[in-house]
Amino acid sequence: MPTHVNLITGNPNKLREVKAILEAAGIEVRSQNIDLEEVQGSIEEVTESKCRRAAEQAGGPVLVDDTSLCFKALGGLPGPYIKWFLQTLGHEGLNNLLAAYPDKSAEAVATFGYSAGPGHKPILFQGRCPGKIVPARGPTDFGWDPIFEYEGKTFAEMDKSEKNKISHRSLALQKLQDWFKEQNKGSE
Ligand SMILES: O=c1[nH]c(=O)c2ncn([C@@H]3O[C@H](COP(=O)(O)OP(=O)(O)OP(=O)(O)O)[C@@H](O)[C@H]3O)c2[nH]1
Ligand SMILES: [Mg+2]
Repeated sequence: MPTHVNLITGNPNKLREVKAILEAAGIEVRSQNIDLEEVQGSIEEVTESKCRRAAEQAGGPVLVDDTSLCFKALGGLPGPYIKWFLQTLGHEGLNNLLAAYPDKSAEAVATFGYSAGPGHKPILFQGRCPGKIVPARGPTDFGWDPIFEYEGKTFAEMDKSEKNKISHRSLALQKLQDWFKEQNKGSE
């Protein structure tokens, strides 16, 4: 296990969740807010490119998190473009996108990219949480949390610790930790 990671993000809510999950496992989370250009493409292509740029700009090992929200009826869109859809349409507009479809199911997808430094190929760790899109319920302090329902509650209605146990982000970070452990075994 490394003693710390350097999470490159401009999103304080992500940083809070990643800290809560990883610091409980003894990994210190440092962070730099570097504005990274984000390309278009598949979820994996977007995260890999973001991670490469982050490593180049930070000049060392980095961790990035790119988060997607995928609507089943829309073939996985908005996917990695959810940030712009959310900013432009808001919670109500995102619900309206699905008005024509009976299927409101969706997946929250966290894709973390870890790079050992500039020029090193990013390794991806993905967590997917199934849910459905509903009219907003609960506090509005983090993104689309109020419109994503998982087992009867929106993410926004959950305690932070409850969300962190089952979320897309915690599933992805579990895979990252398993990989760190495997790496350690190899170097013992
Ligand atoms: O309700 C939410 N619950 C979550 O668990 C969650 N994780 C991310 N988001 C939002 O989804 C978009 C992803 O875009 P994104 O991955 O590019 O993030 P970002 O640009 O905010 O930060 P970063 O790219 O600097 O790390 C942004 O609008 C984020 O606010 C979430 N909303
Ligand atoms: Mg971003």
